[in-house]
This record gives sequence, C-alpha cells and structure tokens, in this order.
Amino acid sequence: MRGQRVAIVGGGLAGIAVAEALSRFPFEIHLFEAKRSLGGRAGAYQDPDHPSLIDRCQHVAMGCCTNFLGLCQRLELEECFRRDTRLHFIDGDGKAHPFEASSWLPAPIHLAGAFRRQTYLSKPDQKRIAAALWEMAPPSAVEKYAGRKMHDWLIEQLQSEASIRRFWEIVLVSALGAPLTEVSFVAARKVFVDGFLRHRRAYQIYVPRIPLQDIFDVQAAQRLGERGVRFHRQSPVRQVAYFNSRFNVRFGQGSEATFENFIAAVPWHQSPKLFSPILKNLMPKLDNVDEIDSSPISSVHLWLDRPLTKLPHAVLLDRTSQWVFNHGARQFKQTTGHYYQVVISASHDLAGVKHEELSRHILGELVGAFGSQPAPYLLDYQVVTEKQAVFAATPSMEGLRPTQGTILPGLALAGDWTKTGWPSTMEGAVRSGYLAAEAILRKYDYHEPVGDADLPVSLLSRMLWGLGKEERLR
Ligand SMILES: Cc1cc2nc3c(=O)[nH]c(=O)nc-3n(C[C@H](O)[C@H](O)[C@H](O)COP(=O)(O)OP(=O)(O)OC[C@H]3O[C@@H](n4cnc5c(N)ncnc54)[C@H](O)[C@@H]3O)c2cc1C
Repeated sequence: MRGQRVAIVGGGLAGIAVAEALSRFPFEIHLFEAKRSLGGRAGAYQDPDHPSLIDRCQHVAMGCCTNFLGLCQRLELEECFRRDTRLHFIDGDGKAHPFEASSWLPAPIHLAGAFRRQTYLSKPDQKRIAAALWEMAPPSAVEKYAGRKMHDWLIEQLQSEASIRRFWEIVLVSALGAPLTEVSFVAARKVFVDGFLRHRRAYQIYVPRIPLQDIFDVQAAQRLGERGVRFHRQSPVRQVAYFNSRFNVRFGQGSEATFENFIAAVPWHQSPKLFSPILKNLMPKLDNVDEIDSSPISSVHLWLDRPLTKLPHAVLLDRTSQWVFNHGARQFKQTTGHYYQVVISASHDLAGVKHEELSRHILGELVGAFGSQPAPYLLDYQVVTEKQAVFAATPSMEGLRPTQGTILPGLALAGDWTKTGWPSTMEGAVRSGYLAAEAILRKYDYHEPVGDADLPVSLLSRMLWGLGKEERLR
C-alpha cells in the first residue's frame, strides 16, 4: 500500500469515513470536495446577521448508530455531541410526555413504562401497537412481509388512524424520510428493531453541541490532516477514466491526476456522470439511479425575543412541526435572540408556502405547544428546504442500491444510498464509507472489517424473537 495513491471524491460523511479508515494504512490519500467545506448534507452556512455558523438542518444520531459514533470516537469528536436519554413528546393539548428507559430493565421491556406514559395513545391503541411490534420483531417477518408498504401492513395489523399518526408516523417519517404509504415494511422494521428492541441504549439521541461545519470541516479535517490526508476543497471532479491500470481523474478546472484507487462518495443523482462510459458499464446499477425517489426535508429557524421552553428538544404531535430543538440564547444583531430549529421531514406539502407564512405558522404551533405567554416576538426566521435531502426507503429501493465494491479492484462507491441496509442517514453514510474502504483494502489482501459491530442484542430479545440471527451485511 505504501506510496499507492487514493482519490476520494466527496467530502460528506461517507468520504470522511473512507479517509478515516484508509488513513490507518500507508496510502497517499487525497479527498476532493466540490464545495468550500466538508460535511456535505450535514453542513452549515454563514448568515451575515448571525455571528456563528448555522446548521442547514439539525442532525441527530441515535445510540444504535455504532459506526457514526465509532468514527466520532476515532476522530476525537465525542465532546462535540451531547447524549439525551430522555425524549419529550408534546401532545395536541400541550401536555408533555417524557420518554425514558427504566434504569434497570433489559431491552425490549426497558421502554414499556415510557410507552405506557404516552397517554395521547388510548389503551386499546397501545395494545394494538404492542401486538404489531411483536409481529414485526422476529427476523422471519422480513421474508413474510417483503415488498409490503408500511401503511398497508399497519392497516392489516388493525392500527387506528390515531396510532398511525401519533406513533408510527412520528418515528418513521423522520427516520425514513417518506410517508408511510411509500416506505417499505422491511425498512420500517429495521428502525424499530435497531432503535428500540435490541439494546437499552439504542433509542438515545446524540445532538451536536456546536455547528456541524465546526465538527466535520474543522475538527475532523484537522485530525485526518494529522494522519496525512490531503483535502482539496472547491475541487469538483468532472470525470474519471481508467488507463494502464490507473484512474485518470479530470477536474473542473481542467487539470488531471492519476491514482491507483478511486472512491466516488457522492449522492446517487451525481454518481453516474462521474464515470467514463467504460467504467460506468462496470457498474450497471448506476443506470437505474433515476428510479431512486428522493424526499425533501425543511428546517425552520426561528429567533425569538424570549425563551419558549426549557426543554432541550421535543417531538410535536398533531402539528406540521415534527421535532423542535432549543439552541438557547444567542447573540442576534445588537440583542439576544432565543434560537429554535424545527425540522419537518417529507415536507412535500410545504412546497410553495411562503417562508414568512410558514415561520409564523410554526411559531404559533410552538406557542400553543409550550403555552408561552406573552407570545414571543419573532426577531428573524429562515427556512431551508433540501429537495433531495434523503432517498425514500421504498420497497424497490433495496434492489437499486449498488454494493461498495466493484468488479474492478481499486474502484469503489460510497454514499448513504449504496447498499448498507440502513436508511439515508449519517450512520448509513459512514457504514458505506467503511465498506468502500474494505473493498479497496481487499485489493491489497487485507480482509479485516474496519467498521464497528452493531449493538449486541439483549438476552431477552434474543429469547423472545431470535433477534441477532438476521443476516449480517459485513
Ligand atoms: C435536511 C437534512 C436533514 C437530515 N437529518 C439527518 C439526521 O438528523 N440524522 C441523520 O443521521 N441523517 C440526516 N440526514 C441525512 C444525512 O445528512 C445524509 O444521509 C448524509 O449526510 C449523507 O452523507 P454522504 O456522504 O453519503 O453524502 P453527502 O453528504 O451528500 O456528501 C457528498 C459530497 O460530495 C460532494 N460532491 C458531489 N459531486 C462532487 C464532485 N463531482 N466532485 C467533488 N465533490 C462532489 C458534495 O458537495 C458533498 O459534499 C439529513 C439530511 C438532510 C439533507
């Protein structure tokens, strides 16, 4: 490997993970990013009115995201995140329902008490939800309900409209980025099994303490730079071709360079155009990326003249707002603003709604949810909608995802959309990066995994449903 050159194209989480894994070996690594900063979709922007960077959209990880957390640990980024063990659900009447695991019960019953306290779900609805979770948990359910859409499955399982809206949708739309009428049963099952049923810590959430750009573009880049990774920002790659056992990379500015290894870590809609026709022929799945449905996510940033709530975050039920994150007091022009960020996944219905109208509507929802009187004054707002935020986890999506390794040694694909079994998340991106690094390492007869194992399955979940026997991807 010594002296062998690696080109990684794309400085999102997938490209960063490839760089992290390969920098443990004596390669010469170059990462090319089209934009000014690293982080990709998990990035931030600078607004002239605000002294610090603003995340384009709040990102959170869960305890089950072992590879993302492993990457953060290896790059000494743990301090950049806080871990919340208590979630807060706010019902339509503004009543808060905390959701926290028992301090001693094992998974999956660690959350039974928390679930019972969600009294916005009627007792009969809670029973039917528990029965449906029981039906979905065993690994055999994957085959039994393969190809099924989640909404159809929920109707078959006699779930009421209220429980679909207040329980299933609340969890799944933000995790899978699409309405339940579109997402697959298999993807939805994975969210519940990995996030709630297999391990006590899996449901906890990790929230960034500082802007994402500081985490990935500054701190991660610094640690990788210390390991010798060379970053080339504002360096869009136009196309890669293969000559004389080398990858010939052409850049937007017209320059060229050759590498022994090449990893494309760009989103699905940008992947096919990176490759020369001959290379593209080696990856037939690139012909079908047009069939991948993408889904928008909107984030509404509000700066208010007074605080709304002391809660660090909340999940809002029966409203347009889904998650709200409280960033506390911040400098705003000559005064102090209280900054809140509201995230709305699968926000197709908001297309065309004026930003001011949406911001005022969201503020009204927050005032109703938290009962803040007198109502805060809206100092400023911003609405950021990412149209191709995530891919929709539809039943056909799994078949469209390419593996990271290709038939050409030294050539690999990465990105949240490649085959990891995970939805479009930071964890999916990091897993893809580690799998792509493994594909490169196989060329050099190195066959050990470079990523992290899943959280172990609790003994009880193993006994109840045989969880953990599912086919492992790595
Ligand atoms: C609004 C929003 C909210 C989200 N919320 C969450 C969340 O809470 N939790 C979570 O886990 N996930 C969340 N996600 C999903 C998560 O951000 C993505 O799954 C993940 O960041 C994808 O990483 P990636 O590296 O695969 O792709 P990207 O982040 O898209 O990175 C690809 C990079 O490639 C670069 N690039 C493209 N073409 C070229 C080229 N020709 N040359 C050089 N560079 C190029 C791009 O500029 C980009 O930086 C959210 C996504 C969005 C958009």
